[in-house]
Amino acid sequence: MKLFIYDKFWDAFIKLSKETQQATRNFIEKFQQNSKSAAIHLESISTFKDKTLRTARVSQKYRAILKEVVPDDLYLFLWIDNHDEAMDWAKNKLISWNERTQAYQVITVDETQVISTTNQNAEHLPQLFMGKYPQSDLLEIGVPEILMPSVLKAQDINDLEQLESYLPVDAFENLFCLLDGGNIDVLKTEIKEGAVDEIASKNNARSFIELTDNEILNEALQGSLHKWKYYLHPSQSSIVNADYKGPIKLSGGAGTGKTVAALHRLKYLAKNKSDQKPILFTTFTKELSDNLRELATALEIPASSYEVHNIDHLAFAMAKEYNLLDTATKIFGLNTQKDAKEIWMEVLDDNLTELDEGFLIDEFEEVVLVQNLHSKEDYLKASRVGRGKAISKKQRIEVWDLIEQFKEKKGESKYYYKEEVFNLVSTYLKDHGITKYAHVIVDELQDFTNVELNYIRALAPEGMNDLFLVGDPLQNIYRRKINFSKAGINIRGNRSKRLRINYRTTEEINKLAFSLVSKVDFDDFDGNSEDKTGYLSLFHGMMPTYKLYWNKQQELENVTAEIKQLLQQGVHYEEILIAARRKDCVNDFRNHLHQQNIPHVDKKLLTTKSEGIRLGTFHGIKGLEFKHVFLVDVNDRTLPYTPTFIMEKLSAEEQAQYIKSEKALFYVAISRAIQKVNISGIGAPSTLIPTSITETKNK
Ligand SMILES: Nc1ncnc2c1ncn2[C@@H]1O[C@H](COP(=O)(O)OP(=O)(O)OP(=O)(O)O)[C@@H](O)[C@H]1O
Repeated sequence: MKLFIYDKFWDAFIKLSKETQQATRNFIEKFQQNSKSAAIHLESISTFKDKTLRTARVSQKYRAILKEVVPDDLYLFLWIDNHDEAMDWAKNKLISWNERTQAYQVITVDETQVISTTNQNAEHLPQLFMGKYPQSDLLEIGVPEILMPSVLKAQDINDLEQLESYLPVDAFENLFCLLDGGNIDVLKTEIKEGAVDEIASKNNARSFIELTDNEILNEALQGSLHKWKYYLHPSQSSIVNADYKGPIKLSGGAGTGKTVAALHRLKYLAKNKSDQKPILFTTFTKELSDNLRELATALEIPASSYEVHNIDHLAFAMAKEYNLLDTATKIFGLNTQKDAKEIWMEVLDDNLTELDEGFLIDEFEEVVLVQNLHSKEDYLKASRVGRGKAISKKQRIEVWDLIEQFKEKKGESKYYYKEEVFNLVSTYLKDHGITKYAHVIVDELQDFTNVELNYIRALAPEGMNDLFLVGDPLQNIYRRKINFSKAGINIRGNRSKRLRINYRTTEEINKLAFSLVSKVDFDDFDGNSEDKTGYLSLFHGMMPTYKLYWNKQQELENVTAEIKQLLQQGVHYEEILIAARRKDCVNDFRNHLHQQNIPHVDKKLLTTKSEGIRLGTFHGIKGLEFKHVFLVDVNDRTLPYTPTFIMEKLSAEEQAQYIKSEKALFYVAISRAIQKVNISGIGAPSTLIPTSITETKNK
């Protein structure tokens, strides 16, 4: 007998009392020992649409719903609830095996929705799908035959959204993607990729996994169920569980499970790699690295098979290991008294030139450092794409002479750019033929620059499963420029994939977050526009709110009152975040919470175990998630945040880039929320937030 568990079963399970959860576990054990035992009370119910569904008695009040697949001796464990609610859940469900997708689909049917083709007069109306796609294609992307008439009748997004609770998840998400401009051939290919291995197919494993041990049950009983360890979206498992003759890029919007995919990739490589070298798993900050280490442990990946380092730490450790830096070395921005601009000013004092320090700083940082150039000859040949105005050969020679003087002055004080340290190590590795790693996984790639990408390339030689690069171009809040081709990394064709389904947040929050960036063009890390079609969350919840208060005090008091209410309802401190664009506003809230004796934490938000409301700036909450998010101090001056002291220094193009990164920043901030986003501020509303959710509060 085989027992498969439906992923949504756990949503019902976690709502049960501890006692009923324990009874459920005992029931499952009994069922596994003997599904035919009289104690199970397996019954078929004549009023159920699906005649293969059975109820089983878990306790006097509670019933489990199962599907019985007789010749295969297979059971699908679907739902659990009080007797009446369980019956209600099951009565209109059809659980059917889709031969095309090789997956069980959970379909809801009722007479009002399922309209027979003979009754409809639909061809006279402008439909979304009819006439645009052959029915055979719609069937191939998972639309069940029984719901085809209703799908063909859909005329707009509202009709499709009404069908959401009837359609199986895969069909709904694919139809939504089509409506959003997605390509049906791509969807068909994705479905085919996941439709291998029958019941163990990737398409089926999205929602149904076999219960082979008690691990998932124990986790659920302890209140720490991590579904991401067991159920993967087919787009996650297809990319993770495969071998590639070279680098892979995985992109996707916030909360689409990129980090989860990277962790499963680590697991796959740890299990299948043939070399002795550890796998490198790296990201930008130390805190994110610490978190990745914890998650990799939770996934039970043997610790000896990998190393987790934040990229700076690794480069500096290697520079030390190979004696590449003097002990007196100082890094700009970390421990230097002067900045690069001051040194450039000294160079310009000694020279008669029309070039200004702004141009020279950018030329050095964006051309010389990014391409790791060391000689006049290399600089004369170097690409200056993206640097705006072309310069003549004579000017290039002049620039290089000035750069040499800058490097000399900088060298006298032993000042380095951080990027130079990366370059030093990259060059050393290449010159000495050292390959530290065979496989590197990178998370939060959008925070990297090409200098770091060159370094990653130098760490692992080209080869099988060499690089797995994960990031979201839409979350590029530091205006980093990254280009794979320039780093000699080829991810064209089917080595570039994108995740679309948001597992973190509700569709209401997803829609608001996405509205900030949907019309903005983002580079896909390789010189093209990032595809943004089909981003979707498959669960629903409360609408976000935007409340405008009369003054700061009113905002402080109201936000705190709402937080107190949540705490009274049993929400834990660490599930609540207050975040703002500006640090001083975060401080105002910290002081207010302090006065109110509400514990709060504003450091190491990802890894701290301390009790307290989480507080941070929008920049500081990347990669995190919280049930309730309060985004405060949001108005026409802070979203986008465009103070004169910043804007006056920027050219028109830089201003446009800056505003784009402000939108990306707010996208990041909103998309941290799991259940509810509460936006607030004082003054005039930000025009980037829809008026439909804006409420002005009186005095
Ligand atoms: N297959 C899955 N099943 C259940 N939950 C999942 C799955 N994949 C991801 N999640 C959950 O969704 C949330 C977001 O996942 P993750 O952090 O991997 O997304 P991300 O794309 O890296 O997000 P961001 O770019 O915003 O940091 C997490 O709570 C994670 O546990």
